[in-house]
Order: sequence, then C-alpha cells, then structure tokens
Amino acid sequence: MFLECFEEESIIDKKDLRKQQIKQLNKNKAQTKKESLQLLEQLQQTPEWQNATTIATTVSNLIEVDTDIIIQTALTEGKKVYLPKTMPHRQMAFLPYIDRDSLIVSDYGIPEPVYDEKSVEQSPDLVIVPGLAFAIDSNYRVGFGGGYYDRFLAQYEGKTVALVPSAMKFETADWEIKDHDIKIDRLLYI
Ligand SMILES: Nc1nc2c(c(=O)[nH]1)N(C=O)[C@@H](CNc1ccc(C(=O)N[C@@H](CCC(=O)O)C(=O)O)cc1)CN2
Ligand SMILES: Nc1ncnc2c1ncn2[C@@H]1O[C@H](COP(=O)(O)OP(=O)(O)OP(=O)(O)O)[C@@H](O)[C@H]1O
Repeated sequence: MFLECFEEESIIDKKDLRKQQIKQLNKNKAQTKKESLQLLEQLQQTPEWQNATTIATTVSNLIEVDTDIIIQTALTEGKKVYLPKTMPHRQMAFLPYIDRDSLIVSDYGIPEPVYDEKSVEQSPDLVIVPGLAFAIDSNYRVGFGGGYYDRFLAQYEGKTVALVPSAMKFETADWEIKDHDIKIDRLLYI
C-alpha cells in the first residue's frame, strides 16, 4: 500500500490490458474503420511498402484495422499478398491470397488460406503486424495472446510495420515487456 505511492507509474498485467483493449476497441469500431484509410495512405508513402513485391497481412476482424483495403490496394499495385494460417505449436504458415472464396474459417473464426506446402512464403518483403496495443516510444506491441507473431518474428528477417489507430496507441508500454517480445520496425499512427 505505502510502497505503491513511490512507484512512478503502474504496470498493467498483459491479460488485463488485452481485455480492456478488446472492450475499448469494440466501442471504437467506426473510428478505427475511418482511420484505416488514413493509415493505408501513410503506409503507401513508406519505402517498405513501395519496395515490397510480397506483403503479409491478416484478414481483420471488426475491432482491428481494416485489412481488406490493404489487400485490394496491394493487389492493384501488382504486389503478392500472403495471409497466415495458424498451425500446430502456435506456428503460422504464410500462404498466398487468391480470392475470398478460397479462404476457410479457422477454429478461431479467422478466414485463412488452405495449406499447400509448395506455396508457403515465410520471408515476404514486408509483414504488417496486427495487435491490440502499441507503444509509440518503444515500438512494442500486445496482440491477442497466442504468441504467434512473436514466434514468427523471432526468425523473420524482413521489414515489419504496424498500423496503429488512435484506440491502440499508447505513449509508452505500461505493460510488462518479456524477453520474447519483438519490436516492430515502424509504427504508423494517427
Ligand atoms: N486478423 C488477425 N488474424 C490473425 C491474428 C491476429 O491478431 N489478427 N493472429 C495474431 O496472432 C494470428 C491468430 N492469433 C490468435 C491469437 C490468440 C489465440 C488464442 O488462442 N486465444 C485464446 C486466448 C489466449 C489468451 O488470452 O491467453 C482463446 O481464444 O482461447 C488464437 C489466435 C493469426 N491470424
Ligand atoms: N519466441 C517464442 N518462443 C516461445 N514461446 C513464445 C515466443 N513468443 C511468445 N511465446 C509465448 O506465447 C505466449 C503469448 O505471448 P504474448 O503474450 O507475448 O502474445 P502476444 O504478443 O500478445 O500475441 P500474438 O503475438 O499472438 O499477437 C506466451 O505464453 C509466451 O511465453
């Protein structure tokens, strides 16, 4: 009790933050959707996007940044788009996006490409990393908690960016940073 008075700021448990963020993001869906367009415009200005011929993103759910417009824009610009398929042992395989009808909804409710060993691309030029919260002073993130991206990024050597709508933006990481947490190369935010 007494000691707490000396702490400069309190650290939130990652699980609590995740819960809090999901609640908050559900209230901000319309705003996030609006900001998605501005974030895509920012993304298009970056050398990472301009130099990438292969891009990995996700199929967004309703509280995330809208990736549909990212996918369509990338395809229009002649880039190849890859989406993750969740695999055993919390691994992800990135597979080409062909069209919406070729995706199959996973147990987590996320539309995913069908596994095909020959088409796997684990080294796309650019990975757009999803998340629930991002710290703009350190580039650390909190995701849905599967550890999928931390595991994947531990061996990925290309560029990473994250699109950060206002509801996901934190000045600093007031959550616990673990050794396995990986910083995003570039955050784009409103
Ligand atoms: N749109 C989108 N697709 C994505 C991700 C994402 O963040 N967004 N992922 C980014 O990683 C991967 C899937 N992420 C997942 C993250 C957690 C759990 C999961 O097991 N959740 C548990 C609760 C975990 C916990 O709180 O400890 C559950 O639902 O029971 C599943 C998938 C790949 N596809
Ligand atoms: N590189 C790794 N190797 C082994 N385990 C890992 C690795 N990265 C993360 N984990 C484990 O995965 C679990 C979830 O990690 P964390 O809470 O950092 O997820 P997250 O970054 O929020 O989610 P995600 O990366 O799926 O969006 C933790 O139990 C963590 O120990």
